[in-house]
Amino acid sequence: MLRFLTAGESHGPGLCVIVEGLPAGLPLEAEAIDHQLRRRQVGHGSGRRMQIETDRVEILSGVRHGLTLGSPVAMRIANRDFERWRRVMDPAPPVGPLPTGGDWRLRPVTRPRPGHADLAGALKYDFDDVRNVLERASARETAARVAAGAVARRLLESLGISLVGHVVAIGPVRANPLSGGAGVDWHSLASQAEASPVRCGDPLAAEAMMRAIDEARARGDTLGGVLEVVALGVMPGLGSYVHWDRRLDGRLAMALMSIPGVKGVEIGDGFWAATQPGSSVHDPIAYGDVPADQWAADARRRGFWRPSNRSGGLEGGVTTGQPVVVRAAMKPLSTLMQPLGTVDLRTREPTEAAVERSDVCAVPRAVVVAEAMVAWVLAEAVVDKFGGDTLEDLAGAVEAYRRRLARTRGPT
Ligand SMILES: Cc1cc2nc3c(=O)[nH]c(=O)nc-3n(C[C@H](O)[C@H](O)[C@H](O)COP(=O)(O)O)c2cc1C
Ligand SMILES: C=C(O[C@@H]1CC(C(=O)O)=C[C@@H](OP(=O)(O)O)[C@H]1O)C(=O)O
Repeated sequence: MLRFLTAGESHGPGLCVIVEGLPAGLPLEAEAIDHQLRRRQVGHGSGRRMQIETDRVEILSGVRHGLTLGSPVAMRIANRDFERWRRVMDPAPPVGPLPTGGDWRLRPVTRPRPGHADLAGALKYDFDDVRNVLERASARETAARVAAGAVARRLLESLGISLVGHVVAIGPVRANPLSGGAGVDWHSLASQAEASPVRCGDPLAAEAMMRAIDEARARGDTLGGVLEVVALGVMPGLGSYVHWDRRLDGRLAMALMSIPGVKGVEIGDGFWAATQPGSSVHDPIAYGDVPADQWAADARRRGFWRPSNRSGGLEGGVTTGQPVVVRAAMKPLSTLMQPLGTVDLRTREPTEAAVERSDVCAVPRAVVVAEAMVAWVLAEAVVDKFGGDTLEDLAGAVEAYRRRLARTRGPT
């Protein structure tokens, strides 16, 4: 079983993540993780915090001379901003009362922001200072998830599975529809998206998205959007229809929905499919030469395949061997420079919500978080299905499965 835990507050000393259940012998270097951490930090619409941080991972355990040992991999990412917040966020008890004047950071936050976890968290944990909530509710935590996802990605890559992600919409601006159908060149779409400041592979839409973000910033407002993640080279048979919590569609939905700000998840044609008759939604089954973007069991690449991929590579909670296509809808960020009305926790008087330094739109950065979560769920499913204490055992089990599919489902 593969699992991970994260810890850390946004302005505390740093974030930690422990990844447990990896096979021994997986090549893993900090640079591969740092690459994903850097990607998570860039995107038009980011606030000033991303200029302060330079996220780098320190691997504390579970890896020796670049190879995993099978023991838990513990990693730490420092918060550079902690230097400014040391007095506010110091885990040690203060010596004497904290001064309340002067540094604004020391003042309790008592005006909960609608849309963030502020009020719900303060009620739940009985806090008078919303800082105790927002520090952990902050999406700063997603840096730790990206580190765990980068490890998962390494495992998947060693089995020929890769992931790409891109922005489909920001606010009302949508990219030219590119998803769903088979035959999309995902790698070139992703490299175009990667070169775009909003991580969108459609250059015209990307321009309009940047304008929309700039306009929202000028108005003191924020924007959400839709992102898409595609996993390529996924073998059929991951997940299962036999029990609700083994369905891979459900596990992917939970992983994506858990990203702060995500309010909707689609698999394949998702909500659009609900508006169409079955005859134009399901993917007919073919047999013969399998296109390169789909998984084929035998060396000659003959087998079952689909000319379309409206299912997003999942039927009955099980992968079909087609690209896995998932989308997440992110709401606009809750911290507004032109704040909404709220009520002060202490006085109960109506007032305006607290204003903190904030991103204007985080959808381009959330793409990297979503890739990490999808990588994690797929790696979990791979480890569940194929097991193995070493990478060699795991790869051997995948190879045996491939041979079994070729033997029993290959050319007749
Ligand atoms: C990468 C990323 C960056 C974010 N940055 C901000 C931000 O700067 N300001 C903000 O108010 N919310 C930000 N959010 C969203 C909040 O964390 C989120 O709105 C909050 O947790 C409440 O969302 P929920 O109702 O989905 O939990 C960000 C989310 C992500 C994924
Ligand atoms: C720190 C990150 O994102 C933060 C997520 C966030 C929120 O409310 O979720 C609020 C902002 O934090 P700050 O108030 O320190 O500027 C973002 O910068 C990060 O992604 O690493």
